[in-house]
Amino acid sequence: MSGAPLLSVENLSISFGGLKVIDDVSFSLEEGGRLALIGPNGAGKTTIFNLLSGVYRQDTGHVRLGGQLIDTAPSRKRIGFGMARSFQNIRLMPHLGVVENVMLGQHSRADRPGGLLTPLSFFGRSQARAEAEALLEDMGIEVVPGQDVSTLPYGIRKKIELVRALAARPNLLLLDEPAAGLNGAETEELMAFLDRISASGVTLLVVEHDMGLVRSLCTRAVVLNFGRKIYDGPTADVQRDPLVLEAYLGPRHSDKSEASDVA
Ligand SMILES: Nc1ncnc2c1ncn2[C@@H]1O[C@H](COP(=O)(O)OP(=O)(O)OP(=O)(O)O)[C@@H](O)[C@H]1O
Repeated sequence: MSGAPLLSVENLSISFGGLKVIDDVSFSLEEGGRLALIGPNGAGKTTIFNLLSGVYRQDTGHVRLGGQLIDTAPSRKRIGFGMARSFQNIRLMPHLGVVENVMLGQHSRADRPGGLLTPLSFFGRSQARAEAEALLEDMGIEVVPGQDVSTLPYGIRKKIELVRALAARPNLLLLDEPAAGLNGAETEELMAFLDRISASGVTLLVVEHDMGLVRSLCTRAVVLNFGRKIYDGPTADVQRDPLVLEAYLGPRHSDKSEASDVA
């Protein structure tokens, strides 16, 4: 592991209609790390993801990935640089099979110049299929040939979406509320699945409201409130931090020693 962080967010700010939605936010994430980005509704978490993935362009500040400035690169290029993202709502192609959906994730890889614009040869296609099947097997997902993803349970589709993101061979995976819509058993399974992804060397940045998942998956948390960073430290201490308590519960309650409804 090199000394430099994998992801460096430096003094990012963006305004919409005169309202500063992200205000001078900085944090870094070391290679192989697992960082939670949390905060009350409207704090700016999704906006940070949109800035990191190139959906929005910041007014000021910089984003570095592996030491390289990426903040003028379009979204697809950022995937090629090693950043992948999963969305809160599943975005699989419903009438394609599992393997075909995972193959879609291979197209923006750095080793696929031209990406979607370059049709694969027959050999390239069968190699891509074999890689997708191997990745699914590695991640413990059983594939029934000919089955459309739309027929699968929500929890499985969520995992397939993550495998599709992994097909781009990212160093950094941005997870936007991965446990949203999952029941307790599915959330447990997802945690084990994310552990496996992390063990394979992928660095995780996770927006999540489920504090149980945040605590068991991430060692460190950055907390936003009204677009500003108010905490950057161990996940174990976040629910005792006075500024965090005030952000979630209001000033009257911030003298409590701990809150269970943070995040
Ligand atoms: N494109 C946009 N135009 C105008 N305002 C925006 C835009 N995107 C985000 N915002 C505003 O920025 C603020 C932060 O929104 P954001 O979705 O990033 O918060 P969040 O922390 O992800 O919230 P939640 O937990 O509810 O998903 C909100 O006030 C939102 O209305």
